[in-house]
Parts: sequence; C-alpha cells; structure tokens
Amino acid sequence: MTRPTEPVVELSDGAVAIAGRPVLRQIDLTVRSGEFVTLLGPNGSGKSTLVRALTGLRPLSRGQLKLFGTPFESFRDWHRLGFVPQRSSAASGVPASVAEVVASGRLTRRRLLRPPSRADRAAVAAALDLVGLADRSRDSVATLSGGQQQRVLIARALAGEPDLFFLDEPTAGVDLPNQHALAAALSALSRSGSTIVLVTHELGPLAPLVDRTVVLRDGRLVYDGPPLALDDAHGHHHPPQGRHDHHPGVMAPLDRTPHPHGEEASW
Ligand SMILES: Nc1ncnc2c1ncn2[C@@H]1O[C@H](COP(=O)(O)OP(=O)(O)OP(=O)(O)O)[C@@H](O)[C@H]1O
Repeated sequence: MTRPTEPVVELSDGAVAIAGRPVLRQIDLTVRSGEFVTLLGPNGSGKSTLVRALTGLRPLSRGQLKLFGTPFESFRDWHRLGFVPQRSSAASGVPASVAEVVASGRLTRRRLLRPPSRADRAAVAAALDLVGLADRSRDSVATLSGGQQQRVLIARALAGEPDLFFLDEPTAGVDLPNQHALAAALSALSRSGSTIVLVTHELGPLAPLVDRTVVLRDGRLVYDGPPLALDDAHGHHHPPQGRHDHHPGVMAPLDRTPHPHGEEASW
C-alpha cells in the first residue's frame, strides 16, 4: 500500500433524488489522488447516478461534495476532470474524423476562437497513441467498430489531460482485443498518477489495475475496501484472504438481484 495521498473527491452524506424518488442515500466516499477505484453494483443500484453526481452533472439533494479540496460550489477547474459517459457513441451523425473528435476534448483547456496550439496537437496525438488509434486519426469515426469508437471517446477525455478520470462501463459490449487496448491505456494513465473511477459490470483485463472496490446496492454504499474477486460464472464473491473489511452487518455485497427485465445482473 502506498502512503495516503490527498483526497480528490470527498462526498459526505450525499443523496440524490430523481423526480422525488430517492436514488442515492447517505453516501460517504473519499477517493485519493492516484487511486484506481471500481464502482460495482447490480443494475439500477445507482452507479451511473453517483458518477454523474461526482462530476456535477446530477445535483445532490443532500450532502457536501468537494473536488480537489474545493467545495463544489466554488470549483472551476473543470479541465482536471475527464468523463466517459455510458453507452455513448463517438459517431454522432456529424461527419468527423477521429482526430477531430479527440481534439474536442481540448476545448476546456483552449482559449476560445484560437487555433489549436502545439500543446493541443501534442495532447491529441498522445491520447490517440495511448488508446492505440494513432493510425486511424484521419479516418471518419463512422468507419470504426463500436469498441474502437469507445476508445475514441476515451482518447477525447484523455486529450484534456485530466487528473481525475471517470468512466462509466467503458467495456460494455466491447470485444476482447478492444478491452485489452483499453486496459493498456488505463494502466498507462494510472501509472502516470491519474486517479480513475471506473463503473463496470465485468473487470476482465482491467482486474489487475484495481486498488479498491466500492459496491452500491439500492442506492447505498454497502462495501468499500480491497478489490473483490468476482466469480462471473456463479456470482460468488471471495473477499481477499485474511481481510475482513466488510462494513459491519454487510456480509454479501455481491449477491445478485434480479435484472428489471428478468435476466440476472452480470458483473
Ligand atoms: N433520468 C432518470 N430518470 C428517472 N429515473 C432515473 C434516471 N436516471 C436514473 N434513474 C433511476 O435511478 C436508479 C439508479 O440508476 P443508475 O442508472 O444510476 O443505476 P446503475 O447502477 O448505473 O444501473 P446500470 O448498471 O443498469 O447502468 C434506477 O432506479 C433508475 O431507474
């Protein structure tokens, strides 16, 4: 375990209600600089809502949020945050090259109406390199596979050179080669000191990168501790040997709950 670093996200007693319905309750969560945190939980448990709340996209109905030590209300350094939302497509119907989409990730750093600087171009090239798409930069995004488009979106967020990176299910529906490319990009990002908060159902090749796991259930945080070994086939969970970091009274954070459409939730 490395020495504790400064908190980059601090949410205390956080709650979110959507259309009057409580979706998140009593969430206390601190993420420290350089951590790689995975956010797990059954479908509908509130993972996406939590990520959106932590990035300021979904207002809190209760609680306090600090980003990089600054109360959310006074936080202005938005370029320090990168966010890859769930189930988005890089091909919006507007014809755009891979490099153009990635360059749009520099907009929070660029001065309005100025041509891209050398630093902008270098950041775009580095981001494309990191996700393994440097050779596709001039191609239209529409010609890429779904997994490659997901990597374009990750490169777009990377191009802004964020210190804190949120990804909501980046591997959903992505084939194994693309999952490996993604794991390599996140690994490089993590090694360079970035903080990563990743929502996922399946860790796959990302598993070795994880420092810590947070589990939500019914809008509450029910586990926060060392990474859990997940048995995808049977849904059993195996807490790390010799560790008993479950919250008191929370014995089975990974019990499956039925999917709203009848299938089992996958992890
Ligand atoms: N825009 C919205 N309008 C109404 N209800 C919403 C909205 N967004 C989320 N919810 C509800 O909030 C709850 C949590 O949803 P959320 O998407 O955060 O869960 P999740 O854990 O990310 O699920 P999944 O794994 O299926 O993506 C669900 O009951 C969902 O129906």
